Amino acid sequence: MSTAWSQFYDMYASILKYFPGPHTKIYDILEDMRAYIAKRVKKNKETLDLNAPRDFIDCFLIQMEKEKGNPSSEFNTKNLELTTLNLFFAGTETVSSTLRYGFLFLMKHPEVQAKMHQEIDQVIGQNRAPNIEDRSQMPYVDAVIHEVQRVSDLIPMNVAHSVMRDTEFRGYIIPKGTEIYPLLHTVLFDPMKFKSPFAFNPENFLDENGRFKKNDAFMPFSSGKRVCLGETLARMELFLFFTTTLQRFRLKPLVDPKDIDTTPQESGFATIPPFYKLCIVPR
Ligand code: HEM
Repeated sequence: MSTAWSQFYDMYASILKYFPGPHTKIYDILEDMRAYIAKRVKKNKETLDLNAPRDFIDCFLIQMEKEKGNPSSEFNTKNLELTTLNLFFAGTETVSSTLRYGFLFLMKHPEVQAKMHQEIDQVIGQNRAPNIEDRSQMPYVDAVIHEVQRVSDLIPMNVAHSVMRDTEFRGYIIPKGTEIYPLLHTVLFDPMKFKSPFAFNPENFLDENGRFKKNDAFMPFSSGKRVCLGETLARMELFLFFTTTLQRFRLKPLVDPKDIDTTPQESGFATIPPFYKLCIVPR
């Protein structure tokens, strides 16, 4: 989805969809995923207990049951399959790519990794698993994770939106219905908002006393009404994955840290980190 070819297709889909080529593959992949979800929905239906929902699919099925007399209800099987697919899609690659980028930055900056180890040892220690309440006591780890997300720049152009009415913006009229891309990249790298916008530097999120410093320009999840639905979940996952991994392990590169190249493998719809090898050494 992030290759130059996909972006080209995205721009000219109305014509290119009539031609054969690699761009048609994504529809086959999505159809396979939808078929997998349809199977799962069927299994949930067969074992559903209205009084004990087990997951999102069960909750949706229960709502479908409640609204079954309403012909205009949005709670139907098609929407169940597509919403589950959407959550699956939006919730997996995003967090895993951020983790992959994060591990790479930590190998390139061993001094940052060492400070994270130190804070984890002080606050959590080695005798219990990290939990989300620890985050408020760990400004350095929190700052590193923010910096990983800022520099990873996962969805640089955001997803397409469209204006719902004629809109004036900086002296230009954008007519109703125009597709717009509210760029996140320029905000995340804004030199007016970050002291080292183009470097990987957790100090971007720390004050002079080492306390976590919020920054309004931190918006990898976008903002406004359509802000990422999974923001809280993603932030919890990132904290728990990073701390749990670093509590037990040291990430060691196979090359000299200064030779690590962090240039993305692709940068289109999403920023895809380069492939790399690492050693995970028990501490
Ligand atoms: C590092 C992790 C993630 C990043 C950087 C991220 C980023 C984004 C961005 C930029 C958008 C577009 C917002 C807009 O339209 O302005 C979005 C939308 C969305 N995200 Fe995430 N996301 C992440 C993780 C997740 C997770 C874990 C889930 C769910 C389990 C999720 C579910 C969604 C959904 C459902 C939408 C569409 C919301 C809507 O249109 O109302 N995301 N995300």
